[in-house]
Amino acid sequence: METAGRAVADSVKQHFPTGRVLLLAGSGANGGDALVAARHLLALGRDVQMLALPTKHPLTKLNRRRLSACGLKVEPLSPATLRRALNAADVVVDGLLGTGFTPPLRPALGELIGLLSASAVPVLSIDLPSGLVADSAEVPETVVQARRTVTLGGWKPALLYGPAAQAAGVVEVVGLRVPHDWIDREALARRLSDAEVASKLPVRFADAHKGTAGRVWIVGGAPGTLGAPALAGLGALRAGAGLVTIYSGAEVPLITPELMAHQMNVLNLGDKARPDAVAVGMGLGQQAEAAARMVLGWNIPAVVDADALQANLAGVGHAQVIWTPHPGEAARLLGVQTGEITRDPLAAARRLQDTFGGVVVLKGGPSTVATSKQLYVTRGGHPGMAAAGMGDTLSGVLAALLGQGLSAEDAALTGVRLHAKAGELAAERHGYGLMATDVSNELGAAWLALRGTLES
Ligand SMILES: NC(=O)C1=CN([C@@H]2O[C@H](COP(=O)(O)OP(=O)(O)OC[C@H]3O[C@@H](n4cnc5c(N)ncnc54)[C@H](O)[C@@H]3O)[C@@H](O)[C@H]2O)[C@@H](O)CC1
Repeated sequence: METAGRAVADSVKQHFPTGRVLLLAGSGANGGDALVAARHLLALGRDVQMLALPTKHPLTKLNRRRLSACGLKVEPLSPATLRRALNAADVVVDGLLGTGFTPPLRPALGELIGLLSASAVPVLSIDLPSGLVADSAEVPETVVQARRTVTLGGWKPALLYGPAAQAAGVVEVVGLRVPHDWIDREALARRLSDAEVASKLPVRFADAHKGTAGRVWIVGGAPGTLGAPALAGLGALRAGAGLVTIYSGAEVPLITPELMAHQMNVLNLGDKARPDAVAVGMGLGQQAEAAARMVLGWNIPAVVDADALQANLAGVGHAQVIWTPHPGEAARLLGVQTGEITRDPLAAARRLQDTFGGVVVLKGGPSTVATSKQLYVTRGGHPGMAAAGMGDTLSGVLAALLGQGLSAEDAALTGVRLHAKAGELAAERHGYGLMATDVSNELGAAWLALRGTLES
């Protein structure tokens, strides 16, 4: 609590350096953090006002006494005192509710949060904006809209996913000086640093030739959706595949001459010599399930995407398969509503992996990766990537990495980050209206940028 409160005070000092600080303490340990922060802000010579709810929490009580001993009067928190205090405040520290909140919100607290939301004074929330449920991406009706959030010990799902994350503003993570192995044991998911991702990227040796750099097949496309396999093919080339061949039931547009494309009945592909990796499903339409079943039977590294993501394929895959649903496809696979997926993407990714095996990439901002042993929340990306063809590009990237010898887990972790980084770079270059081809064309620069983190 002392570390947490001091970190909150440091953040106020840095980001709200002048003016009166109004701190609000609820009755739990979140409130205790606010009381500690008030004491440190007082020591920094700041103008501080403290409003607090009654508490029975021993540490929170102790810190209330400590603050009083420093000469600051702790005033009762009520709608009337809050209204008055907001008029004189330059920043509010929200220590009303943290991870101990269980909905539904009691009306008395709802009224306080409502007043805070209606005020124009910027809010810094402790641990998570009051009203958010730590493990849920759902945004409740009554929630504090924070300018910044100082979160303690590590990211909470609510700060990462969907609309809930938008209530948190800029998030700062503060370590709590607890042993790393305890965090690893307790954490729901891991987030790899860019350097950790970069260390897994494939590297070509001087004697490489196109046959050793990964032969990748893209099985997709039907009349009306022929761009999908073309985009996947481009993504695969830009992610370093040596040879990329598209097999499609109709004529695929040649978006780059380095791609080879064949029109054929894709269900006859079993007669050909196998590639190093295959991506199946992008724009493939009705044949997708049968094609995926055939591909999974070859027992080679594979990406199953888009139309091939069918519930009937549960139990048909193997360890070297990456399944890449977006929330709508994930809902179809699990037979639930999309809201159930977006509310708790970590739980959804776990369920998908338990059902389909291999590695699951549940796409979104951020994407979640599930292996049999571990959940990962990935980093980066750009809202501009919410556009047609981005998923096709990712499938190509993943197939290319599988084709270069990465395990399904490493291909998923590196591929998703590479794709996200390329999206960030494309957004810097193009600003608005990002297209999947823009992202593909930044994959090389993204690779270099990620590798660069290893040298620094
Ligand atoms: N666990 C740890 O190791 C640490 C926790 N810390 C803080 O402790 C917080 C968690 O503390 P607590 O478990 O005491 O919980 P909180 O302080 O988040 O909330 C508990 C209080 O909220 C009230 N409450 C719960 N549900 C409510 C509802 N539906 N409507 C109205 N009121 C409701 C409860 O009556 C209780 O008084 C974290 O968010 C963080 O700020 C920090 O002090 C750092 C260390």
